[in-house]
Amino acid sequence: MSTKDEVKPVAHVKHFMRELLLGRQDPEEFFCLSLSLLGHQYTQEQFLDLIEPLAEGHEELHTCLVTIFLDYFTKVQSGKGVEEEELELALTLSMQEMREGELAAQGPLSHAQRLSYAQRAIRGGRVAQKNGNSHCSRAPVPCDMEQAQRERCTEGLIGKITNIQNESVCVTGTEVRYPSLSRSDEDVPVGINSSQDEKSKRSRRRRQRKRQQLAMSLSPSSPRPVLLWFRRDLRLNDNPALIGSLEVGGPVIPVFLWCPEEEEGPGVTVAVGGASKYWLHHALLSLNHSLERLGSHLVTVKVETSSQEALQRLVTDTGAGTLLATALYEPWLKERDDLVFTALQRQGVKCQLYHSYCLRDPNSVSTEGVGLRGIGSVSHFMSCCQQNPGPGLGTPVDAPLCLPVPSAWPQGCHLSQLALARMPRRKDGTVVDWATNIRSSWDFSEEGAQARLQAFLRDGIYRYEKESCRADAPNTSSLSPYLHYGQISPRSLLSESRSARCRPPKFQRKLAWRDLAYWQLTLFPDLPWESLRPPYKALRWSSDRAHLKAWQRGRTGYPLVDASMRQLWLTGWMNNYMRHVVASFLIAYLHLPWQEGYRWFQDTLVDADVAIDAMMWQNGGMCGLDHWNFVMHPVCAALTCDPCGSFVRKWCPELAELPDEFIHKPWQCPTSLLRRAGVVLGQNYPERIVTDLEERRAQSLQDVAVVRRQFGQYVDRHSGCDLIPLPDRLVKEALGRGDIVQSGSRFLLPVITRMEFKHQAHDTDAKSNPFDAVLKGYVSRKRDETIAFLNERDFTASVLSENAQRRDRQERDQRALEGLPHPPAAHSRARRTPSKDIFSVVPAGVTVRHK
Ligand SMILES: Cc1cc2nc3c(=O)[nH]c(=O)nc-3n(C[C@H](O)[C@H](O)[C@H](O)COP(=O)(O)OP(=O)(O)OC[C@H]3O[C@@H](n4cnc5c(N)ncnc54)[C@H](O)[C@@H]3O)c2cc1C
Repeated sequence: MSTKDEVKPVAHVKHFMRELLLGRQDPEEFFCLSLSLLGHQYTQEQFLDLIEPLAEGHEELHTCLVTIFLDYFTKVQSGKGVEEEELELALTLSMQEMREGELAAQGPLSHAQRLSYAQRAIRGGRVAQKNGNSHCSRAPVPCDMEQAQRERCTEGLIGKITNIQNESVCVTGTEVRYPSLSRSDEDVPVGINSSQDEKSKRSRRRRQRKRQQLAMSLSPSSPRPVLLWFRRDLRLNDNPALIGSLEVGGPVIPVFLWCPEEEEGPGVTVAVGGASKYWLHHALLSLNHSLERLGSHLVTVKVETSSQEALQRLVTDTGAGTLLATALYEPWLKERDDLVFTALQRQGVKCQLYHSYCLRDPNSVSTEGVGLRGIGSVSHFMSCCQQNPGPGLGTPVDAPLCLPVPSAWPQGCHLSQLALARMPRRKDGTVVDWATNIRSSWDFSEEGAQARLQAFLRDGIYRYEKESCRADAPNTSSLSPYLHYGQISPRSLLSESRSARCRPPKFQRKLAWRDLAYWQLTLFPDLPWESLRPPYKALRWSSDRAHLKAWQRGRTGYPLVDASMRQLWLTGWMNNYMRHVVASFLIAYLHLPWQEGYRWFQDTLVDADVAIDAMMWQNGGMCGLDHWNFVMHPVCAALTCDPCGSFVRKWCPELAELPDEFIHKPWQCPTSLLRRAGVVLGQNYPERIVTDLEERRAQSLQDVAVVRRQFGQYVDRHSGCDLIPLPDRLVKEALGRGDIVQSGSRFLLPVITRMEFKHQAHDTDAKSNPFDAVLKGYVSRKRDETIAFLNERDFTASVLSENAQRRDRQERDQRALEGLPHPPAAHSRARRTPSKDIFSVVPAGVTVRHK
């Protein structure tokens, strides 16, 4: 290296030395970096001088670095096996200690004196190496090996070698031969501290990997590095992009770019809200630890201008020839990715996207052969997937054992600089740590996801089919935040659940719901902010901020709603049934717009997911593709999901002493009982913010009737179904099939519509509502089962009914054609809605005239 060439790498090494002193790097990493930057020979000659300043004031660090240095140059070079190296290192150190022991008699050794032994040893080695004497490149071995051995064992000098203490070590002059060094992991002699042994094995494996990687990075024929762009696939297991990066063959540079503006898209999605950001911070931290175990690390970059520019800079800095990532499906992120990939490809970089975020790439789902009837329901979506199968899921792949690292790492920033977990400060400077409970409720790591999955497979999955609605028992998987950040792949989740002892079709269907949400978002990019059904955009909503705040903070006076909202605030999560309860309450009883609920969920859920959240709130807000054909009553629902009130007692402790009978309706509790339970309504627990639920519901129905009348062109006159404008992609698939009709320049599609709305459209003056959507809760076991069944059906009830009716019709027509008598009436299972439902058939098409 010429002096000019030396300056830059040495400056880098000094920079990394500062990082080391700040504790941001460990000594082994620092050594590896120095080796990569300075090259082999220069490191061998200058490293000890470079770290000399640490000898004063940072003795331990200095000793550690010298040990690593010795370890590398005296042992790896001689081409020995790792265990052999460990033992030799141990011997060298024990020799050093012995000498120190000898010298101790002459007075205590200074730090510099202690190190000088090691330095002399290595320098001696270097001279010997130059002379071509490879044996001498190792530090001299003490003559009295037995004594050294004894000292090691009695003083426990180096835990790593305790597992060979019972084996014979044969010493011949300066040569040491070892008996069977290729132990299997199970081969640990009795009486040995296994955790210490495990630790030593782990560190040994880590070092071995680092050395392999170093060797790789030093090879002049190394291929160009691969940039592995982590986004929402923060895992090592079953990560096709990661496996793909290994297949390329070059060193892999894992990067994470943070650009909130790009994540946010059009500016109203709250794509990564507070709780979700907090989760992301920890997920990245944990991914970095996992990568470190592979000898690599995550380069985090705070994007100043655009991801495209940041990646182009990374390519220039590292000479990377390939960029790999897992595909994301939010339309604005896909657009960003397309731009990035085009720009990099122009720069000569190979780019590839892998599909593992969903079970099915939503852009590949087609309605071909299925049609559009029932669109929005999971059954319709599954039919589309079955009819038009994708490339096949394949089997999950394990995490790799090591990652090849580059010879030089690009500059990243510290994770904290992304400000993902920054907490607000009070005026007095103290921190408002709103995440205490979130921290104690979750293990944010990939291992945490695996642990949850295993716990669910052991236990919850057996109750999932019938009791996933229970708020008072952990019967669901709670894997949503891990799925959102890709800490577990849906493919491995599906595969694990399939191998469970009980068959959980309902659980597997949930993964289809997840894919359905992403399909909907690709079809309707406005999903997170604009109602899909045009008339509902004009719906009269309340603007009562006090009601909204009460709902957000869990102070509505309805214990089930409050307990759920408090659980959400404190832990960042609530189960699916409760999400339905609080959504119904916001929309049907408080008349607040669904977008408020969506935004609050996005900010407070750790699993906040633009696609799923928007789809569910649109459905709950009566304007999505699939109308919820039910409304949850805040008291009746409790009889199903929290019959004994334990959920409410946990999250609303001020009500804990109320008897079961009144726990969900304290306003009906006699004053004496309230007093005894220490509850003062309006003081330590709020009064109800709305009291006449029936009246509020009737008003909501009325408001819907008004807009449906006002925008009659979007209501099918025959069936009463809502009509929505069809996205271009679906138009192409549907043209010529009669699913849709052209109206002016537009195509309108009839969609699943709530029974009571259809009834209203037909019978505008009707006072009665035979299709009342309010769900009544049930207490008895039998009724619980019925409601679980109905809940399952609610989402798809009308679609299933349509399918059944269509089949019946076809069969009848067929028999008529063949001159056969009518088939006997089918004995179907009881439904909540009357069987004579004239509104349940979604018509094949309708013509709407535009004025
Ligand atoms: C108003 C509302 C808003 C919602 N917002 C979100 C959200 O932002 N993020 C989110 O992940 N889920 C959302 N859901 C769906 C569902 O409530 C959660 O996925 C579920 O409660 C997570 O718990 P779990 O992992 O124990 O689910 P499980 O019942 O164990 O299901 C396993 C997985 O399937 C998926 N899943 C389950 N239910 C649905 C569903 N209805 N739609 C799509 N995917 C589903 C999730 O990824 C879930 O982790 C919302 C539901 C409602 C009613």
